Amino acid sequence: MYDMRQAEGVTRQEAIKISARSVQVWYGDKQAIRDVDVDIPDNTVTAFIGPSGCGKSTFLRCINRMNDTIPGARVAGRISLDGEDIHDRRVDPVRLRARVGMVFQKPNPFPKSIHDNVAYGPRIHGLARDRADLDAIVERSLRDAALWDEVKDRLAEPGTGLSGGQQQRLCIARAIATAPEILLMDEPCSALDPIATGQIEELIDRLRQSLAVVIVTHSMQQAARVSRKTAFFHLGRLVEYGDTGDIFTSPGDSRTEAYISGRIG
Ligand SMILES: Nc1ncnc2c1ncn2[C@@H]1O[C@H](COP(=O)(O)OP(=O)(O)OP(=O)(O)O)[C@@H](O)[C@H]1O
Repeated sequence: MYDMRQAEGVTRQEAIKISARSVQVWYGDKQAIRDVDVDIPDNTVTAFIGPSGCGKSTFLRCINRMNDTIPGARVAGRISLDGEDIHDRRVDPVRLRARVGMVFQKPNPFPKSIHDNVAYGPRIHGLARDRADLDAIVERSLRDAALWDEVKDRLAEPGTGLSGGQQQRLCIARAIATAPEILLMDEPCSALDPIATGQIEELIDRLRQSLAVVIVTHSMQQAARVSRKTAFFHLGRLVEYGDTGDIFTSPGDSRTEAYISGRIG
């Protein structure tokens, strides 16, 4: 029998969240990204892989306009979020970054309490009606980041006092507290041990059920474990993009093949 829910599930999974066309980025005179076209689906983990310096982080930062904050950086081309141009004059970059959250390589909690780290975004964006509502957002975000049970009795203690893996989950809780539609993760596990890495990877799989995740990683094993789509960058260009299984088992481009077999990078 025709299963409508199944068909809807497939359609929803394939909905395009971010669409980039002819994206270029320069730092001063030096071009770091050339002619990148890519469609990033919703409710999916997309991995960006490639040798050091190929532009993965630079392109990731285009998606929430973080490059705007780097002196000398210039971005051209079109990037749309749900069809809306993120460079349109009416788009407020601060509001955009609440919709497109980011987690960095090194956990970077604010020098504030665990509670206030998570409450920060909802506070500045006016997302809580009152104190009880704010506390509920903090609890939900910490639960969704799989950290609540470990910190519920010490919410007033500094976030910087947590272990590295806990700090990274705190940063994820902080990022998801504004209910973003996309979460950008720039090598989120590179400073973590294998156990903490496993916890973050499990979390990524859960988070993608409610948002799109884009992860930059140097670990091909990690890309293969967590992502459904993979984009391979080389010298500022997006060389190949497709289903992760296909990229790893039958890459179409010799540069991708050389990278995944360890001959470049
Ligand atoms: N703030 C900056 N100012 C000037 N040049 C930059 C800046 N950030 C990156 N670059 C340059 O842009 C290019 C792409 O860098 P980017 O960090 O995006 O690459 P990456 O693939 O993420 O590298 P890695 O894997 O080493 O993190 C590199 O040549 C880098 O030196």
